[in-house]
Amino acid sequence: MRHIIGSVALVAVLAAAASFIQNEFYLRTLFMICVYFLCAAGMNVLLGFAGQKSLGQAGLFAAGAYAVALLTTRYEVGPWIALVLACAVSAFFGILIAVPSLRVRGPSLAMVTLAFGIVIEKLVTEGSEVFGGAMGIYAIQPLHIGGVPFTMVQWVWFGLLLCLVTHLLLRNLLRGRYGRAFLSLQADEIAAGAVGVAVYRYKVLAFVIAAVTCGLAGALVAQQNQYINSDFINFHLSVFILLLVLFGGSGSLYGPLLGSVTLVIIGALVARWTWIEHFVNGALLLFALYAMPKGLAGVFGSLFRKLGVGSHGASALSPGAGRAAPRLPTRAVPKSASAGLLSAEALNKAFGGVVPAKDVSVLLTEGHIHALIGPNGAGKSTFINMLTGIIQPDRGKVTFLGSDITRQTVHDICRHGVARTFQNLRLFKDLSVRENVLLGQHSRMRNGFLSSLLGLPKAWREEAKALEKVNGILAFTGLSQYADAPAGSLAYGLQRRVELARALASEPLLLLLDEPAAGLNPQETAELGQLLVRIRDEGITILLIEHHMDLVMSISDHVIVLDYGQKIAEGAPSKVQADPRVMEAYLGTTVEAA
Ligand SMILES: Nc1ncnc2c1ncn2[C@@H]1O[C@H](COP(=O)(O)OP(=O)(O)OP(=O)(O)O)[C@@H](O)[C@H]1O
Repeated sequence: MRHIIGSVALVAVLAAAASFIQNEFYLRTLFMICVYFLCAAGMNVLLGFAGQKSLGQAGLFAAGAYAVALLTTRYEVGPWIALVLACAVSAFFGILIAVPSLRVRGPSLAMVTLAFGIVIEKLVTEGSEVFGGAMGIYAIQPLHIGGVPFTMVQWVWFGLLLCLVTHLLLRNLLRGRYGRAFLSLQADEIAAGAVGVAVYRYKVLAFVIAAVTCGLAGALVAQQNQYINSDFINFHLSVFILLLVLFGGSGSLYGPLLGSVTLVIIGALVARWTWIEHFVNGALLLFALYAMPKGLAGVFGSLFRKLGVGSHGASALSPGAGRAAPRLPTRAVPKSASAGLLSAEALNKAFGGVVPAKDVSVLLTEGHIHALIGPNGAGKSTFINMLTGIIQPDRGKVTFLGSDITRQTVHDICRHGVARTFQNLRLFKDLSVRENVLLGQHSRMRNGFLSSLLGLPKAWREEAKALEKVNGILAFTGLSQYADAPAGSLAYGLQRRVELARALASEPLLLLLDEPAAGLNPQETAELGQLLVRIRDEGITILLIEHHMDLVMSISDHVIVLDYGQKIAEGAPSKVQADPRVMEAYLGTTVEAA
């Protein structure tokens, strides 16, 4: 509430101040700050949170601007309705530009979006019949109240109102489940899927948010000028929108505000020397990249921390760590689990000539610790990658609680109740331990997009419930004291435990652990063994890949042995230990020769 009151008060003061300003240039500068804030706020979701680099925002600005232009001049649609429709048109283009992101990443994605921007630029320049080319489209209907067009002061008021609403809505969205999901995409898409984040859906959503705010900004400019032509739409605009975010502070809720205020004012100061404008923007971009990797928001943030202003670390959502009793949230085990929790039937996988899975069949029984062992390269990780949807088997079937999950997506399998850790840690290293574990709760939270965006009580209740469960998991795994530390700053053994806690947070029925003791010292390995037994005792079935034979033999109820992609033995630990084929696989020779 404090933030909302503060934001409303700031906007009210600015709006009141604007009504005393007579100078048209100053009012227009204020209006352009609002316009660019809108562009930057959406771009910040896309770049700063979801980590998707777009160089084609000018195309989305054009979509909004030309949509209102054509709707109000050709089809006589009222200006207010045209403004809403322009947002819808931009959202459509947002989806269009998001499609390549499903296949390409990083610099390649930036190139694709750049191409999109260039295509739109060419379209509006060359398509003079529809878009008017360099001549542009005149007589665009401005917004009005009771038939009287907005005055410049009213444009500023309306711009400020839109900025306030956009800021508050995006703040609601980004500080909860959706913000964490976007950040997880930026950090590691495979890990994001494994904690239940629908990777492609969230990418498209981030593109659509950036498209709608950018299209809205374009529509406002077109309606305020009552004119738009192809000169507005160029590559410099895309770069400028990128610069607003990088200079202000990518990934910060205040970055777009700082970026748009600073850069529009600098732009206004050098406006009389147009030749210098691009040079200044280029220099600022370089300066931001080299000297302020976290932008102005980062600089102010560290300044405030040095001065001891504001709290650092624990968010408003984080009550005292370790308050909850050490227990695990678990979901009820369905009756069908008694017939076997998961069954893999004749799974096959080949990578060219390498065959890491050859007719592997396994039945995992509820409430047991199963161990999957075998020499290096036997196909153990490939096997659990097939169970969790990261690799599709060539043939065979995986059934979990009676449902066929063979071709399901990684996040859907997580939703069913299968969680995992990775052989090579896949933590969200820049996020705190608590945020990592909260991400594990993603698939268990029920607040949708609208309730999160509007900050409805349901969304906050879900957040509070998730936080309570997470505090319980942190206490259970002995991580409470590290809750606010960035996960990447912890010692290796603790990072492994954070990954385990994150998997537990999805309240799994089946936990797949890929070499959880790798890199741990003997003391940590023994503690891990005790922790796994406690997890099993909470009712969670475990499948453990491990090379540590002492650990495997001391805690497992059932051991499965793979060699060259084939199952060569399974049964109780003592039986497997005595199996001649297992000894042969491990010793590389016959028992007699050994
Ligand atoms: N994506 C891939 N492309 C090509 N080959 C692969 C791929 N993934 C695994 N392999 C190969 O399949 C074989 C089995 O690998 P896998 O990682 O499943 O074995 P593992 O039993 O887990 O080994 P380790 O104990 O060393 O982790 C190896 O020869 C590996 O090189």
